[in-house]
Amino acid sequence: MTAPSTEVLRVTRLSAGYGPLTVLHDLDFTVHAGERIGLVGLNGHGKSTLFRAISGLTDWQRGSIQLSGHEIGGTRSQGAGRNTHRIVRLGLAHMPQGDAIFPGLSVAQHLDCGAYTRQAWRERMQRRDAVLKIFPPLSKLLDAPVGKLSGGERRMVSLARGLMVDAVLYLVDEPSLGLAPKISRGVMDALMRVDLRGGAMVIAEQNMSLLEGRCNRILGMHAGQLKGSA
Ligand SMILES: Nc1ncnc2c1ncn2[C@@H]1O[C@H](COP(=O)(O)OP(=O)(O)OP(=O)(O)O)[C@@H](O)[C@H]1O
Repeated sequence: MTAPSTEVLRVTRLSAGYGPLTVLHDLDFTVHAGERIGLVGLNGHGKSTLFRAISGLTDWQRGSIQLSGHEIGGTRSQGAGRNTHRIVRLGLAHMPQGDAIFPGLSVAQHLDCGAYTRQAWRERMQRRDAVLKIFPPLSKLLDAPVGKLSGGERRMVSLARGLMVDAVLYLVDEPSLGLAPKISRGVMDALMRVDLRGGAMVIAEQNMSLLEGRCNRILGMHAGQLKGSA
């Protein structure tokens, strides 16, 4: 697979952490349009923190993060979440680790929640049809409260909600976490069906075998630094 050359994300000398803890150390990372990148690493080495720094959700960060050419990092502490809504409007979709669902809301309501930008809200019915093609089992569950679904179905809801916007960059944090191997493979195959339309996807995983053969590149995260050609 050849990687196209348009840059979706350019991270330069990024350090980030929580209070006195520095998790990411001077990290460089570039993502091109059309790429699916796998990020592997053991627990606690900083995969989620990289995603949170891109989303503006770490306590502090230093260095540059450019999303489609817009600077979203800055050089000083921004305060967790202060700019996240702006970053989302610039085209970021972050599917966090754990499902972050609302047990009493239905599948359809979760999908509507994901249509966060004005354009996505206007197009939410078409977007819903598109995500239901990616996750067909959800079609029959639209009115079901998400708290009653199986673990695999909840994961599909959580990912489908993230796909309700036409993002330039999808960050997917451990989609297989807590799922049986067969269901994990199904979820990963579904993510491969997402039409990136000039955007890109980064998938953090502990299970390397789920990324192999599915991603254009696989990078290793170790002690807050990326190994491989970042
Ligand atoms: N909100 C937080 N406050 C303080 N420390 C945190 C916070 N979130 C993560 N950490 C710490 O940052 C380090 C990196 O955690 P991170 O979640 O980024 O790792 P990870 O590679 O994604 O692993 P995991 O699969 O467990 O999420 C760990 O030492 C963790 O304890």
